[in-house]
Amino acid sequence: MAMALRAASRVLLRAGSRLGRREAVDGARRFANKRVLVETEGAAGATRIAVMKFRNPPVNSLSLDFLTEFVISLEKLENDKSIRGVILTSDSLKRGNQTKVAATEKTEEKRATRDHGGRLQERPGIFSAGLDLLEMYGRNPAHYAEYWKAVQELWLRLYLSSLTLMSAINGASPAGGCLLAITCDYRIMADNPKYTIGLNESLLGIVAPFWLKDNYVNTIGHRAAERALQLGTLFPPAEALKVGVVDEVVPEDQVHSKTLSVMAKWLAIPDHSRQLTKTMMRKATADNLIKQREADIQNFASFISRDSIQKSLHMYLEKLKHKKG
Ligand SMILES: CCCCCC/C=C\CC(=O)SCCNC(=O)CCNC(=O)[C@H](O)C(C)(C)COP(=O)(O)OP(=O)(O)OC[C@H]1O[C@@H](n2cnc3c(N)ncnc32)[C@H](O)[C@@H]1OP(=O)(O)O
Repeated sequence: MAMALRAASRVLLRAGSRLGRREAVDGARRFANKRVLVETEGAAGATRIAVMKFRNPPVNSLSLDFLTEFVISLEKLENDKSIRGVILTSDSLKRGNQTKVAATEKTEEKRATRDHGGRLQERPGIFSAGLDLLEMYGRNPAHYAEYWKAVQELWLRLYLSSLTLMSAINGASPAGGCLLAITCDYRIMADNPKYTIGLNESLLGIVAPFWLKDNYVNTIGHRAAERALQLGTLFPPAEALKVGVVDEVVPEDQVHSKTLSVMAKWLAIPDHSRQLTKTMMRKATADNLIKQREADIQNFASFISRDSIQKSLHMYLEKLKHKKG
């Protein structure tokens, strides 16, 4: 198992050096794959933190390519001993006077709606729309197995990361988007009622895997998770805070600065004691998946291949397509 993980890491790292490119920008360093931009802050030799920005338009769905690039980026950061904290956030379109970094013109058009006067209005931000439905619909069992292995890998690496992870949730965060957030040590969400977060799988006719359920239970408690999972609840910020899916809600333009200041407090704790504590809290949950990874993959591939599940996904995709006026 350990050997397999090391071999997989080597393959990912080799792919990473092919895919990635490094640039120096105003003293800060950054590297980017196509779908993940990583910027590091802090002087050389000192503790630095990294900001991982998702840029997989139009909705930052967790496609196989995105998952691969994400894991490569995270691995690079884990291997960089000067990095102690990482912030996960979206690089997608923002409103107001913030910049549009990732979008092509076509995507910008897609990410906008027209108001009654025909003017383009930007639509709410998206942290991540979750697993890519097109990876789970209309493919073959081998593809489902490959995809699920990548999903498991991402979750395990995030959940067990020795880094201090924080999410700056600057948009909608359903299902797999919520997964990204709840693997983090701390979550800060923008106070915008249009943004919701939660595990809504039951609304799609699918079921969250046991390890994601466990992660949710560990975050919000058994009773709240039981109710929210059955109902597929997507919580607006105030409710997400109340139930504990997020730790703080702040005005949208303060999400980044607030996350940086909370990160500074966490980084004041000695790494070894914080890391050992994190492992103590999380190891049993992660081990539960590690000891039955292959069975979980087979279970996913056969579940998602069922005609009834494919039909549910088809209906959901059609609903998404036709919701636009
Ligand atoms: C054993 C079984 C285990 C199951 C595993 C369970 C674990 C996790 C499950 C998941 O993560 S499933 C994905 C759940 N995600 C959602 O339900 C979100 C669906 N999307 C939305 O609600 C909205 O798109 C949005 C994120 C709120 C954004 O809304 P907006 O109006 O800005 O954009 P749209 O017009 O709806 O979408 C644009 C474009 O993107 C396509 N799309 C949206 N979400 C996904 C997705 N998750 N995967 C793939 N594609 C997605 C959408 O269909 C549109 O496509 P076009 O019509 O423009 O082609």
